[in-house]
Amino acid sequence: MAMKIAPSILSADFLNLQRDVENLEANGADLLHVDIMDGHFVPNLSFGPQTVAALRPLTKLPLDVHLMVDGPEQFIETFAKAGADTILVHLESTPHIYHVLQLIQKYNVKAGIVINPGTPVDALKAVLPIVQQVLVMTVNPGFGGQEFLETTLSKITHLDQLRQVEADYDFEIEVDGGINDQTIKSTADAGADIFVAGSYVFSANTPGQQIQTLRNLIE
Ligand SMILES: O=C(CO)[C@H](O)[C@H](O)COP(=O)(O)O
Ligand SMILES: [Fe+2]
Repeated sequence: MAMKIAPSILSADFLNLQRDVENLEANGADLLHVDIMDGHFVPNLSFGPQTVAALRPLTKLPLDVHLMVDGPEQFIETFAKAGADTILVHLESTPHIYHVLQLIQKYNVKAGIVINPGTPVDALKAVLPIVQQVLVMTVNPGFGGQEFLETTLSKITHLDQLRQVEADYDFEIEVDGGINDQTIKSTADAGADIFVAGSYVFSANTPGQQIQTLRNLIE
């Protein structure tokens, strides 16, 4: 599978979001990762659907919308109509996860499931046949700039093994949190295909070079 770099705009300059997004698109980003936080599911606030809608006409890049909200079912229609290409929901955020994933697909949007560092892959069994992406959080959700958790690597390996033996599994494996030039290779070796990176990409004035450095380490 082609490796994809997905810069997270959580670390962009919010007053110059258009400039930053155009820069990412011109410099090799494959997806734009948009972190939505509600101050309940995670102890932080970030963007809402208006930001997704504002980004939509600015870029051809697929918008990878990571919902860190309680009760995601009430927001699916809004984010789908705002222009999300993938909507990722946390298993831990709702008792109705199967329904939410079906709802996402009803809007012709790719459905992604997300697990926190403390949630095992076994808990995903019932939904793996109906998702297009599985996002393994490699930090506790809520903030950019945290340290990568090594214990999450075995979950990536487990998911990669499962999709090789189960004919009805057809999902990409995504990693999010603490991805940088020191950590990306271990996640790629474990089987990840989509790499979210926020603080690393924006830590230099040249996001394009940071993206290229990450790509060179995994291709
Ligand atoms: O979902 C997230 C945090 O909950 C972000 O996507 C993630 O943290 C990216 O930031 P960084 O690369 O700086 O860790
Ligand atoms: Fe994220």
